[in-house]
Parts: sequence; structure tokens; C-alpha cells
Amino acid sequence: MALRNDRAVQAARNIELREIEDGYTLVGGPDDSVTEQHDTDRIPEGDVDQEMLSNTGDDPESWLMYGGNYEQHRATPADVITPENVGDLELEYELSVGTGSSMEGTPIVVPGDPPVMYQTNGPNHMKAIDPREGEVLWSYTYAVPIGVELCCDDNNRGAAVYGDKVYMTTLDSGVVALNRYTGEEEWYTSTADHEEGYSATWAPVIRDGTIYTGSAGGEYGVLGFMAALDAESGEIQWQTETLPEDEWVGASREHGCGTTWMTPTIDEDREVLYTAVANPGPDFDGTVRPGPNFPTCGTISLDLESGEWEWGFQSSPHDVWDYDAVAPRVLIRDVDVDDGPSEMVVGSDKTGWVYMMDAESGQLHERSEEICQHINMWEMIPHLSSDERIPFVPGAPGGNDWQPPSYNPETGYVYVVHQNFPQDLMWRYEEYSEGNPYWGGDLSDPAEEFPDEWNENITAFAAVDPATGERVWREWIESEDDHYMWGGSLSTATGLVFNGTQNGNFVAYDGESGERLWEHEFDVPISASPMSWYDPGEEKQYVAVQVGGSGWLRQGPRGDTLAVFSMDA
Ligand SMILES: O=C(O)c1cc(C(=O)O)c2c(n1)C(=O)C(=O)c1cc(C(=O)O)[nH]c1-2
Repeated sequence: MALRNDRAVQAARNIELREIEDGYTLVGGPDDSVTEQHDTDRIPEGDVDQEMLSNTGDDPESWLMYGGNYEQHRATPADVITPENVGDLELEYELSVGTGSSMEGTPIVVPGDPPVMYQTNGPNHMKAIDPREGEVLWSYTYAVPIGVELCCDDNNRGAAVYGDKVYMTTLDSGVVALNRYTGEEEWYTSTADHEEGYSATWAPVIRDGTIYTGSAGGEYGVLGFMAALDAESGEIQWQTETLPEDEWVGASREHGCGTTWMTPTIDEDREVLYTAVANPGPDFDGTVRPGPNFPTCGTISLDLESGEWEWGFQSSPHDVWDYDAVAPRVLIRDVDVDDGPSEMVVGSDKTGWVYMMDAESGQLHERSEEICQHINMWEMIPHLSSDERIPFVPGAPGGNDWQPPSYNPETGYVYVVHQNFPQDLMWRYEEYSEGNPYWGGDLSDPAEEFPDEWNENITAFAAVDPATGERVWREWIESEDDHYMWGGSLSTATGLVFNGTQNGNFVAYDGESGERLWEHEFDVPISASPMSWYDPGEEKQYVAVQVGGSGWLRQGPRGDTLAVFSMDA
């Protein structure tokens, strides 16, 4: 239980990027960024068009966006690997990406001969890779300005691709566009001032030539927003603040946060996006922000074209627990409910439950059975104090922190990771100061003082039926050595679900029963979410996952490899 409750965790939440002696952090700004070209001729010509993006979820040969498709199903239609043969799945290679930093990303793959993978990791490195050979074709490092403040590691969770360009967010709250054939920088756009505490850590998503991106800095008293940028020029088309003025009391909105720090979900039929909205600011002291603080710790829907509001839903109104809603929202069409099929937005949240919202109205259709155990925060009475600490379950990392769920069309279930461990909390008044942490409280320590049963099961990996909210199965991850899960899952058309653990086990489950069918052990933690594609040239299905301890609850050694498994068709 060492790391999860001690002050090292807390300290790790406030990182200021500085030049680091081993040189893995390049500092400066866009003008100091560096491209190294190795074998760029190997990248086949052929721009990525809108049809390819819209169809990628049905195309076994591509994985063109962070969530696998606009609906964020993280499900591959490739069907070579099955429950019957997964026992024979073998590691083809591990490629060192060589930075020893945050490894929370999901690579994307553009089909071709050879296919081209675009992989990112912290702090703001991107590589084009020939995934057959595990060879780097070009690499790019964005030079992050000194003084960028980050709550939870120098994360970059992935790239987006469109036309002849590939894109990533930058830690100083920007988006950078590169030529996807050469790795050369085409434009850079800042969406907010990093000196105020803004940052960016997620993969953007692109539709019809527009890039959709969000905001981070929810521990620094920023004001959250969503933004749309022109993919060709980088020009900002709209920027919508997440906190409507008429919902907030007095000046509390100004530092009220509500950041949007994971990839939004696109509904192509309804022409809207859905995004989770993070915690209010300050995180813990609710006395300075009366009212529900709508729509923090919730979900919103915005018009793709104009950025105008459609609806909002909160899973933790007036939150004082740092229960951001974060994990990508999963859009499921034709859910078979009693009064006819329905289109639902599924949010797996830090509260310890999964919420099924009507996509059209945002109304709650169903809340799942609880995924965590011993959920107790509703029984607590928050109060400002100088010494009293209140234990609560789940602690601030969740429930479901940022780990993306997957939806398996084969089983019809959504697969979620929830943290179940306790923390304790002291609420106190804190003055806002620009660019500095704005917590309004203190999270910490003493696991020993919690009831024993609170410490027994640290992480749940579970299958949820979105139609009924039933928790179909739940596995408790071994807890003796803090072997929790800190990455999202991958579903396959054959009913498998893959996920990794902090003790370095990469596991394939039977999605129907939850039985573990296969495991591969690494000697460093897995904190990333896997993906998969079929390569007709090689006649193989591949599964790729980044390996390395990362993020808020970073544990064990940093790793720096991209692991690629394969199976012959
Ligand atoms: O409010 C924010 O803007 C923000 C950003 C991030 C981030 O960008 O990584 C995290 C959080 N909050 C957060 O609350 C949190 O628990 C968290 C965990 C992690 C991680 O990578 O492990 N990031 C973040």
C-alpha cells in the first residue's frame, strides 16, 4: 500500500517542467522543436479523408483516432485473435521510444503498405513507425516552455490524423500540426495561457476538417473550455466555456475550472460532441462556490458547428471530492431498452458508478450497480477544518479516473476500470493565486486507520450492461502490492477484452464471463490503453500497448517501450 496513500502521491501532482539533465524534456517553445528524419520514404502516399475517419471503427486495417471510432468504442473488427487461440498470442517486438517519461498514449495506425503508426508519449514526443518492423521513420519533439505546471505527469495520450497532417496537443495548452510524411511542423496554435495554469494532455479528434480539443488545469483555478480549430490553418473557429454564467454565483465562476481533459466523443448523426467535464475549482473547498457548480463533474453536449450548448448532466453536483468526470464518454446506438431502442451516452465516473444518459436529452436513463465497494462520501458532512481529516471511498482518483472504457458490440457490454481505495481529506480555505495549485484542502495518508476491508480490493475491472445497468462481472485486481489498473481497455469482434495492470501484466479476458484467458508479464507497469489492427500484407492481427508507469499514481519504474503482439491469420 506504499504509494497510493502517502504524500509522494500528493507531491507528484504538482510538477513544473524544467530542463532535465538526461535531456528527455526539450524546452523552449514551438520554434525550438526538433524533427529527426530516418526513413521517411517508406511512408506510402495517400491522404486520410473523412470517409476513412467515419469508417475506421468498421475497418479492421485501421485505427485512425484515439478512441478507435468517433463513438469511442475501442473495439477492433479484426477477428484473427479469438478466445480459443489467444493463448498462442506472442510478443513480436518491444520498441524503445526512449524518453523514460509518461506512457499513457494509444497509438493510431493508417493502413497501407506498410501501415504507418503514429505514437506519442510524454513530454510531447511523436514518432512515425513502421509497425511491421518496429522501426522509427521520423521523430518529433515539441519544446515545452519552462514553467508549464502539471497536476499529474507530463502526459500525452495520442495523435489525430487528417489529410496530409498529424496532430497532437502540447503541454503548454496548444495544438501542433506536422506533415505526416516528413514530421515537419506546419503550424502551432495556443488555445490558452499556460502561465495561468492551463495545459493539454489528451488526443484531439477531427471531423470534417475541424479539430476538437479541450482544456486542462483543473487544479490551478482555470476556467475550462472546449475549442474547435481549422485543421488546415490552425485558426480557432469557436471556443466555448464550460461554465454557463447564469449557473454560477458571484465571481466563483472565474476560477471554477470544469476542464475537459480527455478526448471528446463525436455523434455524426446528431452533429454534436459529448465531453466529460472535470471538477470545480477549488477542488475541495465548496464554501467559496455555492450551488451545484453546473456542469462540473458531469457531461455536456455541444453543437459541432457552432460550439453552442445542447445539454448537461452532473454525476457529482457541488463536488468536494475531486470527482471529475473524465473518462471518454461512450456513445452506443440501438441500446435495447424496455420502451424501444435508444441512443445512449455512457459515462464511467469517479463516483464509483457508470451513468447511461439519453443522447438526445442528457436525461439519466440508468445508473449502474456500484462498481466500487464501500462508497461512503454521501454520508460525510464536509466542513472547513485545520486538523480534522475525513476518510472517504472511493478516494480522489476514482472510481473511474481517465482510463477509457471499451464497448464490445459482440457482448453488448461496456468494460470499465474503477479504483476502490480510500483516502482522507481535510477541507480548508485557500486564496487563489495565478498559476499555482488551487486545492482548498489536503488529501493524504493514513491507510492504517481505515477499516481493513476498505483496503482489500483496490481496483475493479468490470463489465456493465448499458441497457439495464447490471454489473455483469467484476474482477478485483490483486491488491497485495498495489497491483491496480491505470489504463483503459480494448475490445475485439471475437468477444475478447485486453487491459494491463500496474504489476506489468497484460491480460486478455473473455468478455462474456470475465475469465482470464491469457497474460503476458512485463517488468514495468502498464498505464496505457491498447489498440489493434489487421495487416493484410503480413496476414497478421496486431495488438499494441505502451509499457511504463505513468500518471498521478505513478508506481514502479518508468518504462519506455511500445509492445507489439501478433497472430498469423
Ligand atoms: O483537472 C484537470 O485539468 C486534470 C488534468 C489531468 C491531466 O491532464 O492529466 C488529470 C487530472 N485533472 C486529475 O484530476 C487526475 O486525477 C489525473 C490523473 C492523471 C493521470 O494521468 O494519471 N491525470 C489527471
